[in-house]
Amino acid sequence: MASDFKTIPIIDISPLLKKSDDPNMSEDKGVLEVCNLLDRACKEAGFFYVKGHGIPDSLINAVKDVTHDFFDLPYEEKNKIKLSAVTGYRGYQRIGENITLEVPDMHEAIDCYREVTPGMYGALGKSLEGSNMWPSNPSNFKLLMEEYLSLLIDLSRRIMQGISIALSGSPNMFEGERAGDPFWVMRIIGYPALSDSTNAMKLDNDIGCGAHTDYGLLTLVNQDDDITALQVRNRSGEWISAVPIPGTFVCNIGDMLKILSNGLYESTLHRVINSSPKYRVSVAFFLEPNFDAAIEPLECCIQHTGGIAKLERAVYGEHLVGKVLTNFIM
Ligand SMILES: N=C(N)NCCCC[C@H](N)C(=O)O
Ligand SMILES: O=C(O)CCC(=O)C(=O)O
Ligand SMILES: [Fe+2]
Repeated sequence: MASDFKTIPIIDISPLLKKSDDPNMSEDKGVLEVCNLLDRACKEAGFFYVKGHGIPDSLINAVKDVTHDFFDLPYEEKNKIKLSAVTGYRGYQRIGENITLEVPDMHEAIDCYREVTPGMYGALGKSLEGSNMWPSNPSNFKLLMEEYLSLLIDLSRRIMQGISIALSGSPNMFEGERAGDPFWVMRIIGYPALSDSTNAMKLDNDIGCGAHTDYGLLTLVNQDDDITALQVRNRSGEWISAVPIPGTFVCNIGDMLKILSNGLYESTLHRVINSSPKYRVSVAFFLEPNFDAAIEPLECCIQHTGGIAKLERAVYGEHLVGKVLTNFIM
């Protein structure tokens, strides 16, 4: 249950990462300190920044630079990789195409998902079947993003080891049937400046992305350094800004981890409003459970929350597909 937090904690996860491959990591003092901080942050805010994550600043910045370069291109060029039902909901969506709370979001994006081959997840996975659509311009876009993706998959799994220990489970509680073959999502997002009148598409409203929760386990956001736009709602309903801190990722809990933790951790509502005079980009990476995983409260969490399962079981793929199919009017 979220609290009346006013700030979002910053956690140096380097002691945790150092021990990722150590089967006795849960006994390490440095690891336990990180896990305590993760536990507090996940309970109080559902949001935290990570530093000491080992991803080079140069790569973090190159990813944002190439994202700016892509969104700077003319609409016709960007639309060559247009998202549709036929592409498995992968590819480019123009400003206003994504809908949140029935209002068009003032952002454009490239949506990417773990590859789904035909028949891989049966009828459930049908709508997401396909491979990602990468632009040929900028020419290094695909290579850079794929390098970034592989590092973020690895990093997020290691953070989940810390969260496992925080929940008093074994470090690899999210491997195997829960998230041993994790589905992942990446959204490469651009938010036009509020005052952007040069944009062909005049802005209908000022909401870059309406209030929502994320769907999976853990989100890592790489946001532009100089614009404050991401806002997180605390228990009193105040919106707390996730001010950019260069070299960090903003992390937050998704709906599946809320269920697994039996509500101990919250998938906190957040939204994006770019009221700056500059175009803002962010690249959000989402670590999610196995596509076909049945997610229910973990025994260790039930014990810590009064002995009764409070949250209903969900099949992750159903939850995701339900969202994807209602996010777009096509
Ligand atoms: N995969 C994730 N988390 N995407 C977040 C997008 C949130 C907006 C979406 N229209 C919604 O209403 O959920
Ligand atoms: O742009 C951001 O800072 C966050 C984006 C976000 O919340 C999402 O795509 O789920
Ligand atoms: Fe989000």
